[in-house]
Amino acid sequence: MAPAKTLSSARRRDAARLTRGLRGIAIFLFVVSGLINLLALTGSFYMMQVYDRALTSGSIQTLAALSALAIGLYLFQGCFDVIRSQVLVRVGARFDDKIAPIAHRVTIDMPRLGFSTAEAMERGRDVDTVRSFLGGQGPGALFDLPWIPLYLAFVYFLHPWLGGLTLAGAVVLTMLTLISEVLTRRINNETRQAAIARGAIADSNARNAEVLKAMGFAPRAVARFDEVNREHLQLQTRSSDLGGTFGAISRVLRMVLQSATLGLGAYLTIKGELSAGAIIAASVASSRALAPVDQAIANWKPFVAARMAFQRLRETMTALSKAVEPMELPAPRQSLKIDKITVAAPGSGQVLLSDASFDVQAGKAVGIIGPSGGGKTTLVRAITGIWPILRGAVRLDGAELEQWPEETIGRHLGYLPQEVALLDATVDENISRLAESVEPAKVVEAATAAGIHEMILRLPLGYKTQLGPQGTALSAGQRQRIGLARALYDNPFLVIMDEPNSNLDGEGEAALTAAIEQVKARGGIVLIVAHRPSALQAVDDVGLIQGGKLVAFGPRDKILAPAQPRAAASVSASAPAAPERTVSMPRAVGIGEHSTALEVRVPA
Ligand SMILES: Nc1ncnc2c1ncn2[C@@H]1O[C@H](COP(=O)(O)OP(=O)(O)OP(=O)(O)O)[C@@H](O)[C@H]1O
Repeated sequence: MAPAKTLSSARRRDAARLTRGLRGIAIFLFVVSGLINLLALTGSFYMMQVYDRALTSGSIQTLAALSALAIGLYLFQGCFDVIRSQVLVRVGARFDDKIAPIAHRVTIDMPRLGFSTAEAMERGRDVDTVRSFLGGQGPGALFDLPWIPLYLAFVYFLHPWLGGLTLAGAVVLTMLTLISEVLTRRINNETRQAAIARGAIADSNARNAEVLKAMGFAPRAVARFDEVNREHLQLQTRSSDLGGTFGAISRVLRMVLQSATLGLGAYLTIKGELSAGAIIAASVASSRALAPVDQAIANWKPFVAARMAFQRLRETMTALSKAVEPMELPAPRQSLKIDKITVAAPGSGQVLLSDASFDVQAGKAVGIIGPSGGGKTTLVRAITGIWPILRGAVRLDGAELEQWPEETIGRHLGYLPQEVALLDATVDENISRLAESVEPAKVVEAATAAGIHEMILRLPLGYKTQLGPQGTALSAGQRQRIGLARALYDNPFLVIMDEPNSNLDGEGEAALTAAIEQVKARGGIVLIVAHRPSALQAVDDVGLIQGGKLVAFGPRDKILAPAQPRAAASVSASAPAAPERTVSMPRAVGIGEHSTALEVRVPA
């Protein structure tokens, strides 16, 4: 296992990828914002000069020159504004381009690690949240905030009292922002959780569409969705109410301050301490000084959402951190060793399989049997690396699975899951596991080995037929056989099948047995979970998993026996020479001609 320190530095390194290259851009944007804010003083200067110079002198020429100058400066300000917003949009796009694939990789992994699909999808949207915030009004306001002192200094320079008034306004508005932050943080979090719950129900309803229709409980499913949707809506409304209230308060405050500045300015002018032009200039500058705070409050909700998304992305970036990248190893060719493995469910941490050990040599096939819920799929998930192993190790030719780079070990493994879902892609892309350049010969070889080459040729576009979402364009048996071809693609050393014959007809089962024989003949290993004995014809050894334990493992004929009359079984169980107990296997559903009940002799 990697030392904790190395892993934590790998995590820091991976998290730093989120902000890599952004520092220079942030400095550039800070400087551009400074220029925008400096140029935004144009209005104030213009007012002051018009009132105090052009009007008092009555010179049209002065007015024209001042106006031309102001227009020029406004144009510059506009240009810098465009540059700033375009840079921000591009920063967002670059961020998305760089981070989205990594976030998507984690999103793929989340459901197998115990998170709901809805939560995984939500996390996948974090990149969108950050990108759309960067493309909006919020970041501009944040970059303007540090330049508020520029306006304060300007107003202070006109008259200290006016400076003091504007400063007081800025302090009040900042406090409002902080209060809004405290009040909205919890509610925003709750709103997000409610959105995840709503997404989970929507997802589950969509996946169960056929059952809902057939048994007519779609209205109840909709009612259940409606309930969580309302909860989400209530929280959304409360959160928007809060945002709207603070927004309104800040806008009113700004107007009050603007009038107060005018009033104070007028008072100071009457007292002879300020020119008429300076009143207008101070009013414009103080309102401009407070605009970023006002904008920040208006954009607080997206800002908080983006900040939370960014924090989650930090976790996301480090979720798959590895202290060291594994070195390439030679392809395995000798053995599979299951070395005292204990496996727990990733979500709950509940131990589902403990202390299982067995060895398989190249050229052999092993059948795994046992009652429902015993832990067979758990064993398969551990061997394929889908679930992490709590204790013990799975070794191929002596090396633990983690000692191979992920893609390399994937090439040596063929896996046919219990529920075959195919990708929304063509048949050849599915069989070749989305290979960058599909090698037709290998695809046909795998399809032939799975006995479905002819069936594929009969599809509308043959190997180029699009399978639609989750391969729903095919029957369950066809999906299972394409899944088998995918597992056999490129002759992997270890082929693992979880109930591969649950949807197969007689011809499919014969193809399956032939495929197992083929893997054995080329020196590979097959591990097959089965309820039906017909799938075990070609296996050499059998393991029985029951109650989360491997209770028996040995040669097929020793472990497995055809159903005996009850009397015979009880004789065998009570024979004193070789004490054994007899476990009845559950009868498979929809058994065809191959069906026989199984009894397994377990050493007591
Ligand atoms: N994702 C999961 N989280 C928590 N517990 C799980 C999870 N998947 C399965 N289990 C539990 O683990 C135990 C073993 O399940 P497993 O799927 O390994 O059984 P199995 O032997 O393959 O059964 P079957 O023959 O019905 O497929 C069961 O009690 C089940 O409830």
